Amino acid sequence: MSTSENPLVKLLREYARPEAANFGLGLLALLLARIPQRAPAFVIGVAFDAVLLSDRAYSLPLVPDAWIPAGQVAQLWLTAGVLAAAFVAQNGLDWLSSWFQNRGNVAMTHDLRTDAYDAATDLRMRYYDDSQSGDVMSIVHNDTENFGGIVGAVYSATNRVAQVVVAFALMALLNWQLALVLAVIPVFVAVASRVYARMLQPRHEAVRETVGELNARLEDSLNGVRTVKAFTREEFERERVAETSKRYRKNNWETIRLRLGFDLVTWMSNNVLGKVVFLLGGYWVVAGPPAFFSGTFTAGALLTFMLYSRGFLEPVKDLAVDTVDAYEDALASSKRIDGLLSDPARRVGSDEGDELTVTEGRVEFDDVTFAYEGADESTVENVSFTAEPGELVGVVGSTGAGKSTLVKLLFRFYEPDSGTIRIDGQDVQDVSLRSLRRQLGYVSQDPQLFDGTIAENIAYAAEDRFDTDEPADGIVRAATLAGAHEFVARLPEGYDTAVGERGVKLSGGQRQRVAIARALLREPKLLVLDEATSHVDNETEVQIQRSLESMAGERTTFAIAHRLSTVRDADRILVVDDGAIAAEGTHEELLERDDRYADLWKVQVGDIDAVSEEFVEVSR
Ligand SMILES: Nc1ncnc2c1ncn2[C@@H]1O[C@H](COP(=O)(O)OP(=O)(O)OP(=O)(O)O)[C@@H](O)[C@H]1O
Repeated sequence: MSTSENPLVKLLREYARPEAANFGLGLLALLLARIPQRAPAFVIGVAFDAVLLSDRAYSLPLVPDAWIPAGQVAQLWLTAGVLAAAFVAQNGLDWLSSWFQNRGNVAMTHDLRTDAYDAATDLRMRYYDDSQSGDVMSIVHNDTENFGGIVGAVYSATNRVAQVVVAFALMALLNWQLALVLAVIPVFVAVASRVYARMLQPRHEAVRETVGELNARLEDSLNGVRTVKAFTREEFERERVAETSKRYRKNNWETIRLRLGFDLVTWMSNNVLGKVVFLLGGYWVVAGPPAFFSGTFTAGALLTFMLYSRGFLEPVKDLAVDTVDAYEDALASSKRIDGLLSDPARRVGSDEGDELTVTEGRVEFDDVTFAYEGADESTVENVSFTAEPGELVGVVGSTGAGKSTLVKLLFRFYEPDSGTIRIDGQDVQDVSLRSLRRQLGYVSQDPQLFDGTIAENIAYAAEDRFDTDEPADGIVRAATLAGAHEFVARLPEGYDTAVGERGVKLSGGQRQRVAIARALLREPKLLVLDEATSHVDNETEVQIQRSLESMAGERTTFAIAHRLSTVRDADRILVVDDGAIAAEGTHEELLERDDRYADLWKVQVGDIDAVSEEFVEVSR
């Protein structure tokens, strides 16, 4: 596999680079710390031979012999001093290394998290049609955090490799023949860990996937907690969560079990070989070189050798188990993050394209056809109409006829399969998304409010931040036009009232009015109201309509409505049927034609007997 295909390497190249100084200094301190770390074993060996056994002279590398005191007690003091200095130096350097490593790591993870969030908001609507937002959330949060784990793993791996190399070199200096015997271990472990890594990879991927599933399940269930309670389905939801959690538990346990199994294999092989080396070395000290070995070996040198062998075997085992595990874990997360960052559903950038300039507000649909992905039939079929500047255009039709889809195409939430949508003669496909959406005001069927105050929610539409402590004129004006000012003013905290998550502390009608105010704040050139007044009472609706009419001529407005009275006074009404425009005209013109619109009207004014047989048949 080439490195460019490895998502972990790819992400590290991009996100670790800006933190290179921190990571580099951290690694340097880490490597330097390995020098004093090896000193104690050496000094103890020298002291053992020189002070306790009086076998050789007390001598330390880099320390002139003249500095070595003569008496045994003084030499013991020197040993203790060297040990203390080495301890301070090693721990100080390790502390510094940890400081730089963590500093770089939190910055790197932050950059990746914000980019992943950017990518998530950049994805086209169709991505969210097929994915659960909880799973995307898990990539943005859990996987980026998990990816950060690779830094710790690289550090420990470097530390371990350094320990292994240094320990091996020192052992070889003491007794190269015995060191060669120990070298069997890394070779064996390297081969075994390749097998282990291959077995581990699918397990880590399964764990990351189930973390996403669990997150999605929890989000769905907690978001719908009111429905859960209304239907007393707590038990059912608990079981669904437990079911997903069980899958996570199973995958997690399988990964841990594999790791523990491999841990055992390396631990046993290390231990057995460690004992063999001790026996060989012991025999050598006592009875001279065994078998094909040659040379002399002292008890103190054996002691140092055995101490080094610990610093050799332990890191080899950790490299094989912990480092491989951490690598596979981070790799599984990298795949998910990279998948999100380079998803084909990502937009090419919302600033690309010409700037849309709306001078009059004429909207033309020219033979537009569109089908949702995977759908057999088109939801919008050969739709052509023109909304003249400043017109109020009513869009009516039965449920599922395709009314909302029409306006979603205008916003480019989806791209038409054929045909053209033009605003003042400019094809919306050619203009930048940002400039398009900046000029459009949108109130959806189920408008989303955010946790915060009413003022903050209305000001959400503003590019420049309003000082929401003191509701600005613009906010109050928009709220008044939307018929919201009156109820807001009656609230004890007025515009500073917190609306709760998704606006739950407001009634449906209040939420809609705040959402309309938010859309009006921007003074959009085109306004789309998708069932925006469905939850308000007739009186308030009339009030909102009057406000909108008073602005008529300033902006072209589309109003999708089930309640025909909402669009009765519209300049133009489009009757949508099965994705096509079945009729177009004013209320009076459509009534005169006495077809589908006339039947819908009769139903709504309660003149059921006058409804045509055909309408009753179709409605069945
Ligand atoms: N994201 C989607 N993915 C796939 N199909 C969709 C999606 N959104 C809507 N549809 C389908 O497209 C059709 C038209 O939906 P649309 O929301 O445009 O209807 P509508 O006329 O606005 O209905 P209503 O009056 O009930 O809001 C429906 O059959 C619906 O199932």
